[in-house]
Amino acid sequence: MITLDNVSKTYGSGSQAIHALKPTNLHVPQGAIHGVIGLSGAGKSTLIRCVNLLERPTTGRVFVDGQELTALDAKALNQARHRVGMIFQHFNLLSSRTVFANVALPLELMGVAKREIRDRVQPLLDLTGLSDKVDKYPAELSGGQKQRVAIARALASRPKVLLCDEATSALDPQTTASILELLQDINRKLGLTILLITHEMEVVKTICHKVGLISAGELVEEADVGDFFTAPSTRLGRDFLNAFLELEPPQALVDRLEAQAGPSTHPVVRLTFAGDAVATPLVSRLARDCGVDVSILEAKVESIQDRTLGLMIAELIGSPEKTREALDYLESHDLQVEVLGHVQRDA
Ligand SMILES: Nc1ncnc2c1ncn2[C@@H]1O[C@H](COP(=O)(O)OP(=O)(O)OP(=O)(O)O)[C@@H](O)[C@H]1O
Repeated sequence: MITLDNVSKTYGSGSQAIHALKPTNLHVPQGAIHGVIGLSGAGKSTLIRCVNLLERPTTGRVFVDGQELTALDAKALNQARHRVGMIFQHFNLLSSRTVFANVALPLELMGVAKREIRDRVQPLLDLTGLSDKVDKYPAELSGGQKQRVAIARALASRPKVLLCDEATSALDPQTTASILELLQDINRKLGLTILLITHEMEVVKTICHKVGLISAGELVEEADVGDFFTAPSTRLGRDFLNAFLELEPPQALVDRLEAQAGPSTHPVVRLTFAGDAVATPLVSRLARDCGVDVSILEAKVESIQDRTLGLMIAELIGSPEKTREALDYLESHDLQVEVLGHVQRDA
């Protein structure tokens, strides 16, 4: 439904050039909810704004619903944009217009007759839970209600695609959850394809099917959400995951960690396990099969959509040979094993 073929964006030129988006390929199939996550300045907004040509790409081609937007003249592009709705972090509503009139605006601009506008706007207000706010002005609404108006407005032209530019970043967690639920509802009911950018793992976890990770203008990783949350393949992906899961070793332990193993040190490991490994009694197996004691420093279990993810930070206590054997054992059992460092054991 959305295809970016070698799309890049450079702002400025010469020594001032900023390569905000390096040549990028992306495909979002019909009906998918696709997230792009990245740190501030990574190029997320540039990428999503290239999809509807709010930013004209420096190179490459953009296709939406089989039509190449980058090949259209201004008039045809204007028409094609009706099939691409967009919502923003700060809602971008017109303060002088009521809820109804905000939602009606794109239809007025398209020249739709007044009666048809009424017939089309009311169901959108029902769908977005705004039936009792028809005559209110944006200033009288909460942030979540404003975003609902923006969503209804984006849907007015019956788009095939909805672009969400940090749509929940200005909202509190509870309101975020209700807006994500609405987006999911729209995706299911209308079969709308959604491309969203965010810096929040929670958003990706809650509604996305697939996610891309962008860093310095480059999509460095792309995966199904379940895979990304259980086995990210890049260092940055692991950093995002660990920050989200808040599974960092306690500072007192970090202060004691040594990079190299010594004659009387023990490895401290971060274990991430999914699938069958979650149900395996690992700690007792390590003790029984490898002769290594496990001191658990932190542990938690998370549900990621239909998957379960187990996490643990633990010290493996035993001779160097035994702890090596234990690490091999863990690695052969479909676990992500990261040695964080080594600690001296007192006595
Ligand atoms: N209009 C512009 N002119 C010049 N440079 C720009 C412009 N827009 C963005 N940039 C630069 O391009 C890079 C990517 O910016 P972009 O806004 O796409 O990142 P982002 O991931 O969306 O960041 P944030 O989450 O902070 O909004 C940054 O270095 C930014 O300063």
